[in-house]
Amino acid sequence: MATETLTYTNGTTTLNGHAPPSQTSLPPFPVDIPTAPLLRISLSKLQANDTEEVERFCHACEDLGFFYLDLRGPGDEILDDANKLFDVAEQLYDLPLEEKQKYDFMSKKSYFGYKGLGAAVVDRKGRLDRNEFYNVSKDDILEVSDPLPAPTCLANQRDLFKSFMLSAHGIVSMVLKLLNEHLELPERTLSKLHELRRPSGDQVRLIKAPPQPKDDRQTALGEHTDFGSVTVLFNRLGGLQVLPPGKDAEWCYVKPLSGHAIINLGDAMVKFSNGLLRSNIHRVVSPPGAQADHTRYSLVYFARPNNEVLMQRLSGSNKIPELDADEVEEDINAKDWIIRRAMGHRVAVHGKEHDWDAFLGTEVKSRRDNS
Ligand SMILES: O=C(O)CCC(=O)C(=O)O
Ligand SMILES: [Fe+2]
Repeated sequence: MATETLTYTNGTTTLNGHAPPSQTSLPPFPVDIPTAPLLRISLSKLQANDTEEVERFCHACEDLGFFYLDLRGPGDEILDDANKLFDVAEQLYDLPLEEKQKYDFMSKKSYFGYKGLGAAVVDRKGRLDRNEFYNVSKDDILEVSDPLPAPTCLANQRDLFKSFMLSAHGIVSMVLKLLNEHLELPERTLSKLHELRRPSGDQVRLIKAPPQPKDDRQTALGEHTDFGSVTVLFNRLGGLQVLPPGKDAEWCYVKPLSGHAIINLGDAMVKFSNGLLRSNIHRVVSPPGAQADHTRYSLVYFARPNNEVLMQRLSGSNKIPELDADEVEEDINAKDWIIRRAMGHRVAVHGKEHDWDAFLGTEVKSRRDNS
């Protein structure tokens, strides 16, 4: 197995959101690999309500359900915080396993805290995942709920998590405002379902996927749609793949771009818009080419509806398609939806060979395969 050579220990602030010097030590994303056609959308243009940019944004939300958001300029602060959190992730994962396991709260039916390597299955065959992750609750950091126990390297960084969460939620609020207008919903409908200071499953996730042996490279994180509303993702190495819509679609890598976040929509937006907006299936595999020999860290903010919000079509818009005549939506709120999705493939809860389909979200709709 390859040795780990990444060092993001300097905690440097960055100039105009450019990558810190340590990132230059990573091999580049290979030039000869096909990549997913994500649009590059500019945060500053969206903030200025640039008509053409808003149209491109709406197209991305209906079509791929994924886009790059160029944060340089107005998003320098979150880029800076993201760089610091990549350092925190390294410190966290360097802790002894027994220490990390103290913060695995699965026995309390909580998906916050630590998930060890191989704790979930990635496919119907019962193969195990190849990553560790740690979920930090927004409600904990913003004192909406009682604090969870946390290792010192995280407990010492509450201000950094708070700053990152506030910026990420700010991006999400802008996305929701634009989609509210696009869907012609009554004013603030979506924002009222995502109030920062009310309980929700919003979380930051720090992920580590170690390099895999050359002769045994498998899926690190199984295919899924995200469970909530809007995801803000920071990647340095490749490995993320999306499955574009349509019957004959093939998995494509998403190439990380410095100074950009990858934004994608989750199940809630599909439910609210009855499929007008799209939540794309994605997964994580070994990074391509020479990048495969490096440890892959990634950083995510998952925004989710407030706990009591129903995962159903919203009323009040003429643009959102009607339900089918005989269709009855499941009566489930966001809290229970997230728990079902987050715990669904955990080996300790449901075993290795469980009913995969019982824990799906909006994957079938995401395929847009009408054949
Ligand atoms: O690590 C990544 O690039 C994506 C992670 C992801 O899809 C998730 O945690 O839901
Ligand atoms: Fe995801």
